[in-house]
Amino acid sequence: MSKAASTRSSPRPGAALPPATAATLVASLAPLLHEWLPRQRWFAGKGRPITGFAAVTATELMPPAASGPGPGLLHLLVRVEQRATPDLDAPPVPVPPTDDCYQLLLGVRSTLPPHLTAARIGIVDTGPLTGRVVYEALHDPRLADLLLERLRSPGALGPLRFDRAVEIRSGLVPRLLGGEQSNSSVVYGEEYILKILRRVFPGANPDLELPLALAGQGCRRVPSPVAWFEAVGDGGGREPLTLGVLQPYLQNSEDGWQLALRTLAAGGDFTDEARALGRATAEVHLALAAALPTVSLGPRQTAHLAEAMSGRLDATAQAVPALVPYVAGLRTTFDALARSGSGAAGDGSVGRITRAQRVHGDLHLGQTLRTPDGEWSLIDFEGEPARPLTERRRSQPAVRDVAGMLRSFDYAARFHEPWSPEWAERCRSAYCDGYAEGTGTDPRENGTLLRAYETDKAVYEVLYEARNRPDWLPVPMAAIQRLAGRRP
Ligand SMILES: Nc1ncnc2c1ncn2[C@@H]1O[C@H](COP(=O)(O)OP(=O)(O)O)[C@@H](O)[C@H]1O
Ligand SMILES: O=P(O)(O)O[C@H]1O[C@H](CO)[C@@H](O[C@H]2O[C@H](CO)[C@@H](O)[C@H](O)[C@H]2O)[C@H](O)[C@H]1O
Repeated sequence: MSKAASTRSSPRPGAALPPATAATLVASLAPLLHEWLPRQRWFAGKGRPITGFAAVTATELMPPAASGPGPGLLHLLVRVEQRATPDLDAPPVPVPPTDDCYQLLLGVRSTLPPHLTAARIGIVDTGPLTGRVVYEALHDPRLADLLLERLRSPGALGPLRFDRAVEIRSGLVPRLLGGEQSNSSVVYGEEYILKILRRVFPGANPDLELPLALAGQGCRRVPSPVAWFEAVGDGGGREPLTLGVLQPYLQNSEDGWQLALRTLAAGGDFTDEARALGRATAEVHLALAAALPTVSLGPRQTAHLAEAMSGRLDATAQAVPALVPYVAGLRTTFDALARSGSGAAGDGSVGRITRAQRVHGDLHLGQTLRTPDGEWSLIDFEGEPARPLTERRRSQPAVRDVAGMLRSFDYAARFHEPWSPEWAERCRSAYCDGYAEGTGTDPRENGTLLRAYETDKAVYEVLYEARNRPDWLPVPMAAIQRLAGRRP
């Protein structure tokens, strides 16, 4: 018998807790969450004071044992209220107040066995769980297995709804991934990977919506969802919140970022891979355009697009002063885009009508996986995490993803010592060639749009790095200088 099978707990009927009980429970956990939450890699509100917690839903996936060592599994959706960063300690970037909703999976035990010490959150000292120890449930193989068991049997449990596309094997040993993630992922028996979304929003999450649509088109460039779960009804308001997606795990694959850095370090050529990535992106774009509505962008919409980019530039320059000297130079690119729809850009894009469709939205080398047989897959269709869900789900020119990948080759070349701009240029060119082979349209033909998206992405990266990895800020800043017409 496998280890997981021997420790597996078949799901007992759990239950949603009534709102008053959920509120008491979350209030009793608040002191522990206050300390623990900001330390989590996936917590998006780092550096801003937490002013309160509010229970959205609380569900016992497994009720804690009244006595004895058996663990309980609590599923919580919690609203985390945070103040704006006060101006005085604002650096690097001021952020307005928020009340984001987070998904928590908590284990509850009387005592914590030594192998779970690292997962400990703390001992509850008030309310219904007084004296119990709560911990991060995904570290506990027994509880991670219970979650898979829930996904194996579709149906509702209080506000939670579990669905699956195919039969799922049981008894697979779970392993929590430890990398730098915006969410949390558990690999089951090297066969499946479950992504638990942490900051959750009402409305279809593109990380489920797009892979499902691609699966419907028979597109094999994206792992097809095997099962998923959502919060519905009172818990999620009128629109469901996507909470987790189970996919096939691509064993022994390597992500494009690691492979590119490894190749650079060895002085190797990456153009064949870049071309193959271009073709893979093209396949995904064609399938998305076939599966979901597309729209045309005429002069007015193109001008709006340029205006939005310009607005993001201004907002970012306010937040990151290092950008200010480049604003005028960068703006010329957005102005050219605004004129291009009416044929006044001077680049041959006379009165161009651009097709817009659903796209990946945050495509970079780290979102690509190469399997041992040399095939590329794209993952993580959530879009840019900082943008609102409605914006992420909008139809957009496919060239946006192309621009994202072009930026990524630039990042890889900058990351490597000595800096190798020629390496980046060769990859960028090969990627566009591959994309043109796959779609029949060369993204470089609409140079104004491509440059505008590359500029918009570099501006986004300036904000992203200022907030998350200030040491990396020079990487997008070097691109900003180039795109603003000033050589670094
Ligand atoms: N289907 C898959 N097969 C193999 N590894 C995967 C798969 N999906 C994701 N991963 C791994 O998990 C990591 C995190 O996944 P990702 O969807 O990017 O999560 P996040 O949004 O939290 O960053 C990826 O960088 C990759 O290494
Ligand atoms: O992977 P996520 O969806 O969390 O995307 C965010 O983080 C990315 C970094 O992990 C960030 O990407 C930037 O850095 C990459 C190298 O680490 C580089 O390849 C990308 O081109 C660059 O944009 C991404 O922007 C952000 O949304």
